[in-house]
Amino acid sequence: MAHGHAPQGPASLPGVANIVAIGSGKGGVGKTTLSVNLAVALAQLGYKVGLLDADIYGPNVPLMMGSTRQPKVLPNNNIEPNLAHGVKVISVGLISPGDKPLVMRGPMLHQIIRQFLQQVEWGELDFLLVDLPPGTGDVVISLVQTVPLTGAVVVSTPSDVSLQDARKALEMFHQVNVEVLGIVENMSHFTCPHCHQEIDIFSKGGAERTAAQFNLPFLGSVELDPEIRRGGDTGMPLALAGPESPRVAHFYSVARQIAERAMAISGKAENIFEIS
Ligand SMILES: Nc1ncnc2c1ncn2[C@@H]1O[C@H](COP(=O)(O)OP(=O)(O)OP(=O)(O)O)[C@@H](O)[C@H]1O
Repeated sequence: MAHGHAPQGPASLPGVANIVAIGSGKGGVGKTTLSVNLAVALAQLGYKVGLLDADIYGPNVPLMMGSTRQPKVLPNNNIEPNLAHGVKVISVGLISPGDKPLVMRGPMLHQIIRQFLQQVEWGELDFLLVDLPPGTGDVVISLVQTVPLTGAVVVSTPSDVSLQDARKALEMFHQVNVEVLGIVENMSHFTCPHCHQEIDIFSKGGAERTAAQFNLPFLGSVELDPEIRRGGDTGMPLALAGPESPRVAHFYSVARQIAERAMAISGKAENIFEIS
């Protein structure tokens, strides 16, 4: 039998029920902020959660999760992910810390994504969230060539510029046959702490309209909140306030919807086949 040349198709990761990518098209719209807060929210809701920082060129997950120590290499050469706020975390930023930019060619990038999926001891996970880099490129292709994705979430601010790139991200997921679970609007509006009036900074509602145009679920909006930024900069995601806190109700609502949709697609949920 011929060996060594068989094309390797995507293979699911044993023990990992759902893999959900979070993308945006445009950079700086809060994709990583959403990823860390959703990971924490899902963990607080009782799910087993992993977070893979696939933003190879600008890995911000370690800072935002407050976990910067080098992960342990196990005797079998596999990597043990760091545990932060109940979430298993892996990032290039943990392996090559500091401010040096990582210069990489395509094949190396593909290799890193594969390693992060297959050589990290994720164990049993309900959800592995993958924080994608901005743009519509190589990382997604490496990802879909390596593992079957349950679906993707697209984050956008309501500005036309951000939405234009979000549409490209939607098109890209379509091209690689990844189902989009829905769109989230970040930095939707700002509530003035003094007069309590809503200030419409990026033209609220744009992401919801785009979702309707594409016949996709709108998962909700997250407002511009200095506490969210502070949480990111201090490694204490605001979602740690818990499911009962009104200030982070938006994160929990989005997290619950993603969980439901992902489990409905994969059929992997403890109670999905329950007969009542
Ligand atoms: N809803 C929000 N309220 C306040 N600040 C926010 C909010 N969302 C994101 N930010 C802040 O905006 C900045 C950019 O966010 P973030 O790094 O999450 O974006 P990104 O889309 O992942 O960027 P990139 O993909 O280019 O790395 C961060 O400083 C973050 O704390």
